[in-house]
Amino acid sequence: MPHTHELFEAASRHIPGGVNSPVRAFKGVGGEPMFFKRGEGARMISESDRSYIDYVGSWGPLILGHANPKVVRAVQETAAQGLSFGTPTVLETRMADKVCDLVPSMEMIRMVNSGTEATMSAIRLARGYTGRDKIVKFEGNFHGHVDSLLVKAGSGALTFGSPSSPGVPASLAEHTLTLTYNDADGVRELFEHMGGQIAGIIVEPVAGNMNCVPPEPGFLETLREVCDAHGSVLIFDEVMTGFRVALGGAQQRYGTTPDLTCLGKVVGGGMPVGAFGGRRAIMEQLSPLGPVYQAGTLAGNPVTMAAGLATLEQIEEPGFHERLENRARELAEGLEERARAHGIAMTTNVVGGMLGIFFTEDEQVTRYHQVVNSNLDRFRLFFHGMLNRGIYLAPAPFEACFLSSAHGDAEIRETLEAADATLAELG
Ligand SMILES: N[C@H](C=O)CCC(=O)O
Repeated sequence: MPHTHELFEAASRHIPGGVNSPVRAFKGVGGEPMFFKRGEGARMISESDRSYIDYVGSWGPLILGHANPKVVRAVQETAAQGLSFGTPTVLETRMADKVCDLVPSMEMIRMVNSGTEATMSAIRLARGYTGRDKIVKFEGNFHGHVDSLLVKAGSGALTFGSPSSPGVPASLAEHTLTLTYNDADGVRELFEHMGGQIAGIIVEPVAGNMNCVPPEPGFLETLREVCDAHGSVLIFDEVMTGFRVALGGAQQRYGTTPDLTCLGKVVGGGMPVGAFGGRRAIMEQLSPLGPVYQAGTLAGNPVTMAAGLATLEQIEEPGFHERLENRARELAEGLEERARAHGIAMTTNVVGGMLGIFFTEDEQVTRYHQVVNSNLDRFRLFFHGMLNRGIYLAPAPFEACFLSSAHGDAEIRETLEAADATLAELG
């Protein structure tokens, strides 16, 4: 059986850092990344044949757990008919109808291949529609590795100490205005001065790339208000929250309607995917109807559509999201209780099937500075203690934990036992 260290060395020969996406490296927690070969429900099996309870879920898409039988069957049957045609397919129409039905603010939709493509295209569309260049984003929000949006970003960019990436031309970055997430006053103030120049606001309605930070009451409403008042486009990046925090996403949960929505992750059922859509008047500016160009050879790929549809059909079942959130709350409460018992300061945030764990004295975490000032050393120790006990958390301190419908009583119990032993060590 190959040793993980040898696998990592082999991977590192031709892959920068041995990984195809930086957060997979264990740089944020120390050590070397693990290699997995199989997933079953809530568990993943490593190359060294050890089973782990997985709270990463491929960074969000696997809301039904690993290798969900209906999703796997849909993929197999569709792949057997051909992998890609580069023509319209009926599956794309079915997907468009389904998403627009579940997310009513999306009157039209275009499929792409990643969340990054979705946010990049939505930004271009907002600029093309308004004829303005400036966009507003929030510090610690992450919208993929789009040039204009790799400014004060969250996720791996924050973990690795380069929230504003070299390689983004200053002349481009100067059009990105960055504000503090959940600071409604800051948003109003900026729009009073510059509203007429701002093409749009892009926001993660729940900040899942600075762990898991929900919007404060009134914050999303303020974004809607200023965009309406100044003719700017409100873009919700629901790549993480779409179909996860409610069937209709964060916009349904919090009751604020964006002009454009970006999707990814769950909508592809574990296959590479992205999508953006929204108000018809804006979407009709897209080529071939309008002048804003956007394209993709493999966009709307049939195998991806089949996996996504098989996923959406299952999560539509009444009570699905309530059950998922109850599980996440059970876990969060259990963690806090055990932390208290061992004298460790810990706060959790739960939104739907997303869970954020913060080692902090603060009773509530709602702001960026609280996230980055939480005790990251303690997180690292907690991460490794849990890993040693068979629990795979995100190997990066600013990433949320994701639960799936496959996480049952046994998994929660095992996770809490591991947490108890780990927190006892830390205490
Ligand atoms: N938080 C990131 C995306 O949502 C994690 C995935 C990645 O960067 O590979």
